[in-house]
Amino acid sequence: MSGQKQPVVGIIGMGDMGRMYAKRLKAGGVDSIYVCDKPESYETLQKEFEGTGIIPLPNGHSVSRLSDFIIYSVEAAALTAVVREYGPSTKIGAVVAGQTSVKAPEKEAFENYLPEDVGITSVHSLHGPTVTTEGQPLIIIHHRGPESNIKMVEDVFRSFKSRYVYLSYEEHDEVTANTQAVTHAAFLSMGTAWKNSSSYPWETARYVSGIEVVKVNITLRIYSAKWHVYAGLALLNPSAKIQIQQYSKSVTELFKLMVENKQKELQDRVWESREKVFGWKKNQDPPSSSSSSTSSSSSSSSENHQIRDPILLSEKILDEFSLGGSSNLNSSSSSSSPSNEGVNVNSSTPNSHLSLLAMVDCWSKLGIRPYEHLTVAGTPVFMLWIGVAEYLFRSTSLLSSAIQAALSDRIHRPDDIEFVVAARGWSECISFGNFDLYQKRFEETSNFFSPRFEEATKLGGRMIKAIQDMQAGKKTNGEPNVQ
Ligand SMILES: NC(=O)C1=CN([C@@H]2O[C@H](COP(=O)(O)OP(=O)(O)OC[C@H]3O[C@@H](n4cnc5c(N)ncnc54)[C@H](OP(=O)(O)O)[C@@H]3O)[C@@H](O)[C@H]2O)C=CC1
Ligand SMILES: O=C(O)C(=O)Cc1ccc(O)cc1
Repeated sequence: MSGQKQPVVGIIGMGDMGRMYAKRLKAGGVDSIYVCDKPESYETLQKEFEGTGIIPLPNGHSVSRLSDFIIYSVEAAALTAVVREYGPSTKIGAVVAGQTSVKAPEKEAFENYLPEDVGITSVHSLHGPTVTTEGQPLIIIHHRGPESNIKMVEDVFRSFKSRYVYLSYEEHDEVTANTQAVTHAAFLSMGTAWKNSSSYPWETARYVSGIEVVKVNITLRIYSAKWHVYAGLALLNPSAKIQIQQYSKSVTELFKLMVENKQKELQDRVWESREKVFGWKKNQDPPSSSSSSTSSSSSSSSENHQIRDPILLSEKILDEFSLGGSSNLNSSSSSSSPSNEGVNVNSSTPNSHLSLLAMVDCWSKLGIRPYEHLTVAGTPVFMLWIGVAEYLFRSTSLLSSAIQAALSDRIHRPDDIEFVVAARGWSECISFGNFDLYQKRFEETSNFFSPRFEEATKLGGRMIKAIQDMQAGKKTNGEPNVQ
């Protein structure tokens, strides 16, 4: 950012994301950064940032008065009140952004409470605070003001080396409902199902291998994070309820076909969803080489068009990140891996993978094109979730054995029941739009898993990096990309 006159950057909300932004922007060459949190945190911030060149101020009024580019980085549910309070103090001609994960309330608050002479060019980094910014999507939403403001925002974030994605406010919420909100619903449900079975998946004398590793690590990663981030993007996004309801409907309907032993209906439905989402014909394995592009169609396979290379997760790489510990790593590898949501099972028995059958069914029913979304605005979590779905659906033999297990296996049935109940519970909770209920559900499960958070977040970070490097065709040294 050297050479030209730099904009003064202001950050309101010094939580995980605000701090990450302040530190990275400073390291990336932004000269003047003013920050604040709630007034009661002023002194602590002053001590913490002494000598760093990041300047804490008492409140959002001071930050807004002095800064040319102001980023609100507060809880989604608090944003309206915070903008109502500080927005009127915004410097004439400044540009305002929000880091908020859901944009409908942000748009309304900015339109209602920012002075007319203030531009709105918002942002959203599609990753958590501990993941590297490099190569990750950074959504830029230019909503109001001169076009030159876009260049100013791009320049401010240049050092992040993120991939800029340009969307409108509405496009943002639609794409993140399809990617983040519904994906989180699946992982939240897995966690609740495990908790209600009083079972730690890595402790049940079984080999947590292959795609189960992703399920366990990402579930723990989500439950170790702040509940309000997930609550905000699910409860306040107008599109998210529909997606999450469809997911729970897909889970329930597939489960009913399983218990009614309706073999043909279940098979037809699963194979149809495979063709619609991935474009692969029934009984045909796609070519195994990574150069084969994955197709996606929202209506029929004849409309398929090439989207991007498949993810091609390998059991080998995933097994390196098993939370089970080396003592568990001696079973046979698993096209017949252990339970999906399940507990107390023998590693060699195939299971229904109900969470994944339902995910692909949900994408199919809603006409969601996961690979397209991934290309535009995928998060690391979404990439892994597509990766495991692709892994199961790619192989006709794996998918057939999952369908067979869904119909005939009784060992995993209790786990599947827990999963159905959990998915319905999360969907209902989100449809009520009640933050307190969400927090209670989230914290009950997160308390259950908390003893393993430290290990799981490190392992999950390394797993995400290894798979992203694999995707980028880079060789990984196994070091985490977490700071
Ligand atoms: N964490 C993530 O993975 C990501 C989060 N986001 C979004 O970024 C935003 C921030 O998230 P995150 O940093 O994780 O959350 P945090 O809870 O860590 O940070 C929010 C901060 O804002 C502070 N705050 C609340 N009210 C005010 C106020 N009136 N004035 C100044 N500061 C205030 C909070 O204080 P207090 O704690 O006292 O309430 C807290 O320190 C959210 O909207 C989230 O959706 C976006 C991408 C990723
Ligand atoms: O990748 C995910 O889905 C995450 O869970 C991390 C995350 C959370 C909130 C965001 O707004 C962006 C990324």
